[in-house]
Amino acid sequence: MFGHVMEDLTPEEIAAASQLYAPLADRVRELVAATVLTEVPAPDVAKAIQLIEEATALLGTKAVEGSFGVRWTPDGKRRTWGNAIVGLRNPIAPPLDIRQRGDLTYADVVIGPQYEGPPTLVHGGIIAAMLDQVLGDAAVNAGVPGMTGTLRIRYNRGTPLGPIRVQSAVDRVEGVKTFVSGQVIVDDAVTVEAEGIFILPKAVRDLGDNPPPGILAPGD
Ligand SMILES: CCCCCCCC(=O)SCCNC(=O)CCNC(=O)[C@H](O)C(C)(C)COP(=O)(O)OP(=O)(O)OC[C@H]1O[C@@H](n2cnc3c(N)ncnc32)[C@H](O)[C@@H]1OP(=O)(O)O
Repeated sequence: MFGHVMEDLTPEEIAAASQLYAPLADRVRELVAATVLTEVPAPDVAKAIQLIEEATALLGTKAVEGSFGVRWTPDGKRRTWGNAIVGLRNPIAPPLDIRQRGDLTYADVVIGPQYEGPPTLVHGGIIAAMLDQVLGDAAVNAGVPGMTGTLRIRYNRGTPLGPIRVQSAVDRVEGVKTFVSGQVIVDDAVTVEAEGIFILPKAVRDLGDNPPPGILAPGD
């Protein structure tokens, strides 16, 4: 399917790529936070711009066009390393390390200053994006995956920057629709609640009873 790429890589090659690119994304994530907060003098800012331009040019000498997509290996393992919320190679991603315990899908993450909306609080759109991903992963983990059809969010109170939990669980399944609810939790208090409807798209349904495994699954 469009955006899905098969790569003939061994587990060792994937591990090596992970060790190579995860620190790159980490450093750029730190750079973004430093860019928001720095108060160094103008010449130092100019110097930083020059260094960043050099790094960007270096990385751009060889790069894929468009987006990273979903990369598959012949053993059925896949990587969504470009994903905006969980992507290992994406410095925009907080990133969320999404886990599963029983019926609960959750991620514990520290939200940095680059995600600020109201002063000292997490931007509501960032919260929505994280909930979208974690609710979607709950549908995947329950074996009833889908794309987000509807996502309703209720912001009960501000969510402070810093450590938060984003969690979700499947409520029920009706045909091709999976109903999922979730919360953002800070210090044992729910700051945000969400309800989502995740729909197995017609294009996937048309593939029959045996679509490619994990086609809508979250990435590693
Ligand atoms: C890697 C994945 C991890 C997931 C985390 C990330 C989640 C995302 O960010 S996904 C990106 C954001 N979402 C999108 O881009 C989705 C865009 N929308 C679409 O592709 C389609 O509208 C889609 C797939 C939602 C539904 O299309 P399609 O499969 O053709 O639906 P259709 O056959 O008309 O309807 C199927 C059922 O769903 C219902 N339905 C259709 N659209 C919606 C909707 N938006 N909301 C609620 N219900 C809907 C229909 O009423 C119908 O219900 P019933 O079976 O009871 O009659």
